This record gives sequence, structure tokens and C-alpha cells, in this order.
Amino acid sequence: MLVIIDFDSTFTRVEGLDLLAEIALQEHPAREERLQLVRRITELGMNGELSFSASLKERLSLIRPHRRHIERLVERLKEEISPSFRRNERFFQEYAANIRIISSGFREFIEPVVAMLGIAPEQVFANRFLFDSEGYVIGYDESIPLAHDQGKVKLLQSWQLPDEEIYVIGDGYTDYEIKAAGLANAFYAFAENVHRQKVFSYADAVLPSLDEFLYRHKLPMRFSYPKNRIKVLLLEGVHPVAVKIFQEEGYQVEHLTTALDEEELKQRIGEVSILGIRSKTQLTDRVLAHAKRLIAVGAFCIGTNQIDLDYCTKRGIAVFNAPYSNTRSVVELAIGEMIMLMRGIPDKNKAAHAGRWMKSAKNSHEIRGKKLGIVGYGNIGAQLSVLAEALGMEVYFFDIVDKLPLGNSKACSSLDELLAIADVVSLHVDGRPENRNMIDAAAIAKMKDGAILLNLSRGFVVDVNALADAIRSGKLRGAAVDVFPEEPKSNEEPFESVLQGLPNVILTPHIGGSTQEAQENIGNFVPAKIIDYINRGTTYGSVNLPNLQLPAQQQAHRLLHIHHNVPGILAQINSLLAKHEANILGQYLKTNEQIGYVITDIDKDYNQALINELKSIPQTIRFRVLY
Ligand SMILES: NC(=O)c1ccc[n+]([C@@H]2O[C@H](COP(=O)([O-])OP(=O)(O)OC[C@H]3O[C@@H](n4cnc5c(N)ncnc54)[C@H](O)[C@@H]3O)[C@@H](O)[C@H]2O)c1
Ligand SMILES: O=C(O)CC[C@@H](O)C(=O)O
Repeated sequence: MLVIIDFDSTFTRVEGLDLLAEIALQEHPAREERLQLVRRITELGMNGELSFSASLKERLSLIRPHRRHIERLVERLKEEISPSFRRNERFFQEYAANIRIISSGFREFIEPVVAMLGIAPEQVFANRFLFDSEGYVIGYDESIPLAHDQGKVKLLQSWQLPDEEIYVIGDGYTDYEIKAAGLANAFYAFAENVHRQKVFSYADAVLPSLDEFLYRHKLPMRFSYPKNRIKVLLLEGVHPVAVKIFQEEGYQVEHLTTALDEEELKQRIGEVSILGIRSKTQLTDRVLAHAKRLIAVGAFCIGTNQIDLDYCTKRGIAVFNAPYSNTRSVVELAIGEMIMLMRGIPDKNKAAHAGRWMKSAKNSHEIRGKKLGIVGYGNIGAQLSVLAEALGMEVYFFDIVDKLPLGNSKACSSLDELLAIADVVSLHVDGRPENRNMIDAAAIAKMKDGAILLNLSRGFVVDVNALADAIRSGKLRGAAVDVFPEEPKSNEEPFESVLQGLPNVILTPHIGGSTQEAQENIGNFVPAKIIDYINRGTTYGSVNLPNLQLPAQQQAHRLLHIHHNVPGILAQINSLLAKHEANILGQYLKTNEQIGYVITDIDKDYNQALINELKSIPQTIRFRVLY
């Protein structure tokens, strides 16, 4: 096999002559115009719209480089080696004899750069500059075939290669010409650095990185699986920063603004490795049964009650959420709503819009000195406690687990006790099924007459029919509801609720956590967790897998084994490692009630038989190797 690799924008991320122009024209009075012209000519040549020799001549006459500029260029290019080339050094070492760098660029800067990956000068085929006595480039050696149109083709024809497989990797038209002349088995358009649609259209395949080529041809590679084959589906309009992070990691990302219903999800989920959702997408066992490749689910929110966590755990699918990123936003909204409802603002606002003047202090109160009852003293409840106290409220809370009271807040021993005390009841419980209809007609009856109810937790926690009756009867003087038992899948679907049109009731479309700040925080937080899990095996922060925080593996292979939590699995793993004489550099184990997670770092030597046997241990749910 012979692998022919282009240099500019393939081996390196940049075009050598463009960068040389930037360096050489640094002091030139018309620098910007010249640079633009050079880049434009490069592009025309790359797309096959200007003959190669014309493009070369024009650019060199515009740049007029000196030897010292070329020296600086080499240093810059060494920093610009394409990341997928850099990380696959092993391929270059082991397959050195099978690699040729063929470029229409110049040997003076290519040789020292490719030498960084161990490629010898005799494997480089490129042009040569001609210099004057002062060291300025005055032209190039026209006796070299690469200095002419169809140069790469002519070079290969002159070699008269015996019948061997030849693959060309490059980003330009001149690379494709080799295949077009019948001299190569395939032309792979390299897309890690530039996207030339025209060149893609000629290619046998587009390579998002060198990993894809190595994977296709079963050659030694840094990653166990090319990242570009990992598909990420992000639903419900998660913040664009998440798209960017996953794309920068090299994954294929699709981003939809809406949720998908069960049938749509069943059809889509089969090919997806990472799924990002918010609160609308219902990940039921029926949907997850179609998830053949799913490695991780990102809940770009706090709540995970929309996900069948039990099923995910049994299948070894890691679920991550963002437990803190939007809590402040929810708290700010709750505070604002309390103030609005205490002053009867929803009705006064409506009247003013309709041309009616409702100036009156009747039933209008400050929140200062009022009793706030917080149900659920978790991340949101506790933060609300601190802010409400700062505004002069007297804070009471009830939680089913013991919680440290913050500031002067007081713990109630039962929900009933809290309901009987509070002027404002704010619900911040999690979405566990037992909380369904926690606030029903009986609970409302226990509240103070004229109290206010806030629900920014989960829709099913409140019996909305009972709440509507209580507002109509005047038992409660107002309510703010952000979450509903039935919520539309997207902004295009209509919204209906029995609470619509009631006095002093604020209805909001589940936007407690929908601020730019919160969404951007979440968009950064969740992908980072997932990427850490995929790259290192770290499960810290996962809501369903045993939590393990791991160091990066150093000069080791990392074996990740998820299994049903039955006795003896660790012993079986270790006896297989001993049998195959694998040297253990580090081992970590954590279990929960259902599953166990064992991570073993072994030195570089292992064989496929070991991997197959580890995968075959009974009770194995999932097995991965990280290189
Ligand atoms: N409206 C929004 O946009 C929005 C935004 C973020 C979070 N949320 C929701 O807010 C809720 C609270 O979020 P969090 O981050 O504070 O969760 P959390 O898990 O930190 O806290 C929940 C607390 O509720 C307690 N709890 C559960 N059931 C209870 C019960 N029956 N009685 C008393 N206490 C009970 C738990 O022990 C826990 O301390 C969640 O349901 C979350 O999904 C809504
Ligand atoms: O953004 C969402 O869809 C959900 C917000 C909130 O309910 C959460 O659980 O964080």
C-alpha cells in the first residue's frame, strides 16, 4: 500500500504560501490587499479554476520572500500540523515506508515540518525555490514536474509503480487529478482544515480527519473509533455553545429546536451515540429499546424525571444533567412573582393595557415580614431561602430529608405544618413519581386563607383543577405556575390549561431556567461531562452510573467494564488480565445497587483475545477500550 499525502491544508492546517505571504509582507504598505489577492489565487488554484503554474508564479511575484521568512515559516508550520496527524504519530512511524508527501509546495519548508513525524527527505516530493545572491526568492526550479500543470500525475507516471494499492489524501484538485488519471485506487478529500465542496464532489470519500482513513484501512490509530463517526443529536434548542463544543471535539452534530415525539425518536435514536434533551423529550423504555449505539444522554436541565433512568442504568447508558446551572434564574423568577402577586400586579397590568385605571392599595402588601414556606430545600429551595431572607421574609421549609437551615430559616417537621404557617408556599421538590398531586384539594385546604402558591418545580406536583377551584373561590389570592401536567412540545403547538383567565394568576411557559446566562452555563457544563466520560471514562456527576473521577491515562490503555452488580466480576477481570500477562497500572471500582463499573489501566501491550474474553464475561453490560 502506498499512501500519498498532500502538505498544505492537509498535513498542516494552513496553506504554506499564504502563511509565507503573511510573514514576508508584514511591513508592506499594501499588505492587506496583497494578502487577500494571494489567498484568492490559492483558492482558484485549489478548486482547479486557475492553472497551477499560473497560480504559483503570480503568488511568488506578489510575495517576494527571503530565506529568513522561510525560516520563520518553518517554525510556524511546525505548530500547525493537523491535530489528527499529530495524534497518529504511531501510524507514521510504523508505516514510514508506505508514505509519500507529494506537494506543489516547496521542499524548503516541507521537509523540516514532516520530519517532526519522522518522514525522511527522500519521501518528500515537492518544488524547490531559486534564490538570488541576497537570499530573495526569484523563482522556482522548473525542471521538477511538480512545477507544472498536472505535475502530481506526471510524477506518479514517471515512477511506473508496480501493481499496488495507492490512496491519495488531499484537499485540492491536483490531488484528485492523480485518481482521475487512473493512478490511484481512491482519492480522499481531507476536510479537517478546509471545506472545498467542489473537491468533495470528486472524492471517493470525505475524511473529517486522518482517523477516518486509518479506521477504514484498519491501520494503527490513536482513537479506538473515529470521533467523526460519533453522532450527536441535540433537541429542544439547547444553547449553541453545546453544538460548538461537540463539533470541536470532532463529532457529527445535529441540532433541532423542538422535542421529538415517541415515534420520531424511535426512528432517530438508533444511530445516535450522544443524545441531548431538555424537559420535554420523554426517554421511555420503549424509545430506549431502539438506542443501539447510545453511550450517553445529556439532560440540559436539572430534572431527569423525563428519562427512564433505571433502563439507562441496566443498559450502561450514562446520564448527565446540569444540577446548578439554572438554579439562580429560577430563584429570581420566584422572588419576582411573589412581589407581583402580593401587589395584585397581573390584574392591574391587564386593566392598564385595556385602558382601565386600578389605582388602589387594597390587598396590596410588601413581601417584607411575610412568611415564605419552601417545600423542597434542595439547590433551588435553599438558594431561594437566602435571597428571600435578604428581602426581609421569614423563611420556613420542609424537606423529606434532613437539611441544614440556612440563615434564620426554620425547618418544619411536616408539610402540613408548613402549609398552615406560610403566606407564600413555593414548591421546589424534585420530579419523583411520589410527588404527583402533592398539592391537591386537601393540601390547599390546609393553607392559610388568602395565601399564594408558586410552582416552578414539576407540573404534576399540583392538582391544577384543585388550584383553579381555590383561586375561583378566593381561598388562595394568587398563584404563579411555570410548569404544567401537559406542556406543548414546541412553541408552535397550542397551550391549554384550566388556570387560563383566572385572576391574579401568572402563567409562564416553563421558563424558570430559561435565561441566556443559565442556558449558556448548561451548554458548557453538560458537554464537558459527556466528553470527559467518553475520553476518560469519568462518571463524576452522572445521575445513574457509579461516580468515579479518574486521572487521564498515561502511556496506558484504559479498559472500561460496566456489569450487573453480582459478586466475583472483579476477580474474573483480574484473572483474565493475569492469564494474558497484562500489566495493571491502576484500577478503580465503584458499584451501585444495580451495576458495577471497573476501570483498569494496563500497559501498552495487550492482545485482541484478552479484549474478547473481557467482553464475554457473563453479566457484562458494556465494554470500551480507550487508547
Ligand atoms: N421551572 C424551571 O424551569 C425549572 C428549572 C430548574 C429546576 N426545576 C425543577 O425544580 C425542582 C427543584 O430543583 P432542585 O435543583 O432544587 O432539585 P434538588 O434535587 O436539589 O432538590 C429537591 C429537594 O426536594 C426534596 N423533596 C423531594 N420530594 C419532597 C417532598 N415530597 N417533600 C419535601 N421535600 C421533597 C428533596 O429531598 C430535595 O432536597 C426540580 O423538580 C427541577 O426539575 C424547574
Ligand atoms: O429547560 C428545560 O426544559 C427544563 C428546565 C427545568 O425544568 C429543569 O429541570 O432544569
